[in-house]
Amino acid sequence: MGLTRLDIFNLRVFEKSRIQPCAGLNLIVGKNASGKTTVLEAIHILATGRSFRTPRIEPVIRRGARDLMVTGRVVRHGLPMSLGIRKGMGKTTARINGRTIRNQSELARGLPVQVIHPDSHELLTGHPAQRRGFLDWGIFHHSPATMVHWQHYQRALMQRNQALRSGLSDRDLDIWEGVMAQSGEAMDQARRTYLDGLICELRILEGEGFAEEGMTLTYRQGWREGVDLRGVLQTARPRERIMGYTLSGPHRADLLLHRDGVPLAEGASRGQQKSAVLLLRLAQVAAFQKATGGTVVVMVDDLPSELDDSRRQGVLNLLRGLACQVFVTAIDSHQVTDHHWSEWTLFRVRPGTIDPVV
Ligand SMILES: Nc1ncnc2c1ncn2[C@@H]1O[C@H](COP(=O)(O)OP(=O)(O)OP(=O)(O)O)[C@@H](O)[C@H]1O
Repeated sequence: MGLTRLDIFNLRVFEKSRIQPCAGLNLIVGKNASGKTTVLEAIHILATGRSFRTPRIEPVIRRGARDLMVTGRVVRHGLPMSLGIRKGMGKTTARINGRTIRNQSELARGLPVQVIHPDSHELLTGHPAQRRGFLDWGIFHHSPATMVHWQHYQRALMQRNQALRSGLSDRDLDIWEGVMAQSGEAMDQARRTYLDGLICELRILEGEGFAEEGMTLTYRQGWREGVDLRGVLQTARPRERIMGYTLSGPHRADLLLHRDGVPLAEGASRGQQKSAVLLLRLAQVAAFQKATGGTVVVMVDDLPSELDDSRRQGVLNLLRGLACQVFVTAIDSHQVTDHHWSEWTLFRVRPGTIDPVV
């Protein structure tokens, strides 16, 4: 089902607001600067501990307040759960069912979310880290044990970089390289397996007749193909001692996205890029639902912008077909007309308030 209640306190324009979303389409409309995106931001903070608009919390806290709080009721696999997070300057407290949790990733397991916002084209045009993050969202949810390998890898990578910079012996490097090779290759394998499943889901969604078809996804592993990572790290030592950091490994991987042999970052229009990102994210949702039997909350900020009528309708058809809980924002409800949802709720936002339209 997803989110059944959301309470927002001291988050940007909202001092205290509550909504009770439905399980289907939740359409949030309102004028510019009324607070539509802020509602999605609140859900994202509840689900991940952070905003998708800024890495800093100060601008998100309502002016004059000391901290913000978001709480929610969630139904997962038929069981009710309560989630809550309070964030102030330098201090975060998160709770699940009243119990304080140490790791915010527990929130993400309780409320998996995907958000598509006006800067989402950066998945195609931005730094490879964005595309690694895209793949690793899947690893986090599909293969949690692999995330332990990833933590080991990152710790060993940091130690190796320090050892390179401080001129420690090859024997010291051996230790960290052993850990990096073992855990890095496990991560690499998990990414490849996840990507295979994702491509299958992408082809199924493309078959629904959505405009952006024929995308190719190719994983680049971050070190020379066909060579074992340990050997690469050993060979690179002299050069990397000068550079002071590690040049190869799964932390340098990328996902290459093309259509007709042309990178989507270069050859596609903004509308095509937005559609492509939507398709990729929805393929992730489909893969998640198939693998876990759970559901994802999908948020699309300003759905109508940059999309023509047929693409808008295509996105809504795909969302409806996935049977996930959806939050969409738009200036006007006429921009998102789809009467085929069995459950849908319209919310109108005015600065500081959000109300269902009955
Ligand atoms: N820290 C803050 N404290 C109080 N109000 C804030 C704070 N940060 C932003 N705001 C206000 O919150 C509102 C932000 O709204 P938001 O960006 O969610 O609007 P929106 O409805 O999505 O707009 P648009 O349609 O233009 O994208 C603006 O009115 C802004 O002035």
